[in-house]
Amino acid sequence: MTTADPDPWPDGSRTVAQHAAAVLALLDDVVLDARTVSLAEAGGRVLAEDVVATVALPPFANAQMDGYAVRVADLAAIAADRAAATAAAATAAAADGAATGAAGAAGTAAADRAPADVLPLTAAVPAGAAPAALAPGTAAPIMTGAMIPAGADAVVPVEETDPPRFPDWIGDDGGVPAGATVRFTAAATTTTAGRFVRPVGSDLPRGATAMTAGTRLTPAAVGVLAALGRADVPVRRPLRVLLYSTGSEVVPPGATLRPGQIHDANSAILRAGLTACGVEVVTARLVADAPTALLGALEADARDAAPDVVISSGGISRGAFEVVKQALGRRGVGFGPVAMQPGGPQGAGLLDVGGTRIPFLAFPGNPVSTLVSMEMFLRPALAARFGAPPRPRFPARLANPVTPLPGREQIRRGRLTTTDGEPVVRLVGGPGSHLLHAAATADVLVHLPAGSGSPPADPLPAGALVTVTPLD
Ligand SMILES: Nc1nc2c(c(=O)[nH]1)N[C@H]1C(S)=C(S)[C@@H](COP(=O)(O)OP(=O)(O)OC[C@H]3O[C@@H](n4cnc5c(N)ncnc54)[C@H](O)[C@@H]3O)O[C@H]1N2
Ligand code: MOO
Repeated sequence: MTTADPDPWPDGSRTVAQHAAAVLALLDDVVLDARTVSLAEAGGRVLAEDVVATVALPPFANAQMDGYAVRVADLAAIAADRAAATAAAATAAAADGAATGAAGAAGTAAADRAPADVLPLTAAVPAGAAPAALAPGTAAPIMTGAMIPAGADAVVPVEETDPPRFPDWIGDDGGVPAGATVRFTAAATTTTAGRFVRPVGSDLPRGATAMTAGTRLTPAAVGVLAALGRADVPVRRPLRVLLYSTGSEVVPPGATLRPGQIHDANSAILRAGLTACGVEVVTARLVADAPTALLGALEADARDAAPDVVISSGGISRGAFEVVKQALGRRGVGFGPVAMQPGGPQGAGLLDVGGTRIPFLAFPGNPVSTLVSMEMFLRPALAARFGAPPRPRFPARLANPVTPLPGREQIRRGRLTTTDGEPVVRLVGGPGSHLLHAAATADVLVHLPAGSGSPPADPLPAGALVTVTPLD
């Protein structure tokens, strides 16, 4: 840091909100340029340009059900004719009630109207066909997704025909047998125009903006691009991140532990979390408690791996071997407390390395502290700047009483249930930041506000509302 540079940690103790804002500001100058990728690689990426619909979705009016394409006027005529037949039969029955042997005459009157009760069939319309127009007074067997013939204005599902199935000849190549007809149920004859028809453009009209630059490509969004016929798409390149896990006691998973050693959990935590945010971890290293080793690695990695951001864990509190603090404290990175537990010690700044300035975040070494730091500071910034999936926050009631920390927000881990339709959270594990296994059984972070009252702070009773953030 030159004398002209501002103090990278001017605030003494920061609030959570102040540190979150500082982390966000660190990313201000990071620009992720655009590249075109195939649709197969586009999931989870962020769109670099607006996409305009060059076709409508759906591209043509089509059937929503397997059934019969009809003109509703024809069904209305059938309904009217049946009503007339029923009335005539009732009148005849009343008249014949006085005279013996009249039942047969009434039956004959109803039978006289039978031909108006059905519609002659035309050729079936399978999905993928371009059908001829539907002639008035006919019905066309039609399959889900098939194009509605011109002139048809509704589809009657096959279940509303009598019998409720397609005739066997459909699917044969022999055409429509002479005299083939369909009989509709009473329910079918009340069909209104548009029933079971999916109009052209009803999902997205042609020429509309389908999605705007900055949209994260979820499975549904990638599906829309495919439906629009896009084989490739311009997206932002992923953020490139360099990870350092520090500490002479830390060895990689797979290594046999010698006395005093532990396996590196933080690289795994950060890599998994960052990958879910669409970030590319370009290099991940273990660095011993030796400032010269850290500086040497940084010089080489900044040159060779071109990271956008560097994230370290460990080596930032008040010990005698705080490698990150000792190596970087005079290079643009500030260190100080944030009023939060876990994750109280933090470091952040624009690291001066090899003549360039790279956003640097230093997380505390305890694994739950690293996890919570990522969720509280890094993920929200990645969501705001680069379209990473944001985490919602919502209220839940505490299942048990808990005493918060005076003057500091506490981020506990919990499991969410529902009681009487309301979210209720039960804490799992204690507050200790080494309790990683307990944290892995949690499905939410539980935000306990700084407690009031002189230490110990006043307890929050069971049933008190707190904010939770779902984890995955
Ligand atoms: N005198 C004080 N001591 C400590 C304070 C303090 O205010 N005064 N703060 C405590 C808090 S809170 C935290 S959090 C830690 C932060 O310390 P560091 O960031 O310097 O982290 P380390 O000392 O290197 O490690 C802490 C802890 O975590 C383990 N660790 C480190 N890296 C990994 C890894 N990659 N995977 C798994 N576990 C890791 C390490 O072995 C230590 O047990 O400082 C407190 N002390
Ligand atoms: O703040 Mo430390 O992260 O509690 O354990």
